[in-house]
Amino acid sequence: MAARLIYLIGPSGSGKDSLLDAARGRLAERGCRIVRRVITRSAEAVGEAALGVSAQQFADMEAQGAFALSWHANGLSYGIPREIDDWLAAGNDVLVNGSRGHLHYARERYPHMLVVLLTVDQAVLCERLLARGRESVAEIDARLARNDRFNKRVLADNDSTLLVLDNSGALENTVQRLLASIDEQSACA
Ligand SMILES: Nc1ncnc2c1ncn2[C@@H]1O[C@H](COP(=O)(O)OP(=O)(O)O)[C@@H](O)[C@H]1O
Ligand SMILES: O=P(O)(O)OC[C@H]1O[C@H](OP(=O)(O)OP(=O)(O)O)[C@H](O)[C@@H]1O
Repeated sequence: MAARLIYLIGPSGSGKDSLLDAARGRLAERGCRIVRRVITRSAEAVGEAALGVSAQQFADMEAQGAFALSWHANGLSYGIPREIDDWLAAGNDVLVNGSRGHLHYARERYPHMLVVLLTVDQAVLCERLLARGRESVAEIDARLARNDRFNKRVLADNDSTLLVLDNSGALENTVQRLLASIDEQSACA
């Protein structure tokens, strides 16, 4: 079976990084690799262990073709290193922390990718973003507004290849459902 790109999307604060961290070992057992993103966010920022670069460094990397996918959102630039294409070619599934805004372009480049949308109740999301303490209240408000717009758009597409996982409950339940879906899709392929 051909290796697949698994494109994880969902609002900032829905738990994408937490899910990746909690599932990391069990994904590795399945031969699924998780790519480390390049982000124009300071390396000290709380949260994801991404490679932090300056805006100029990011632009240089982008111009040199260092990214398989890249996008700009929330005042930041995000890049998915090109090495994911080597991993896919070698037969490894690859999970990326993606963007809903970039979904269309990602699908054009990886037509067979599995899209996993992580959702969470908007009130719970607001509490989690405040508790995480990474963004200012104004930035959190902007993310919540973006989340609302994008979720409506992605869900309105009524896409049967989209896997929706609600992460309003315990994280381990979400991990179990993600792994079960990946295993099920592998069995069907
Ligand atoms: N199922 C869950 N239950 C409770 N808290 C969670 C859950 N999933 C994530 N969180 C918390 O919510 C916050 C945002 O999660 P994070 O993984 O940083 O989200 P994202 O990567 O989507 O922005 C973090 O403080 C994290 O600990
Ligand atoms: O188009 P969207 O779906 O809104 O996504 C835009 C970006 O926002 C999220 O990152 P963010 O900087 O908020 O941090 P996170 O990755 O920890 O959520 C997400 O991972 C995307 O990179």
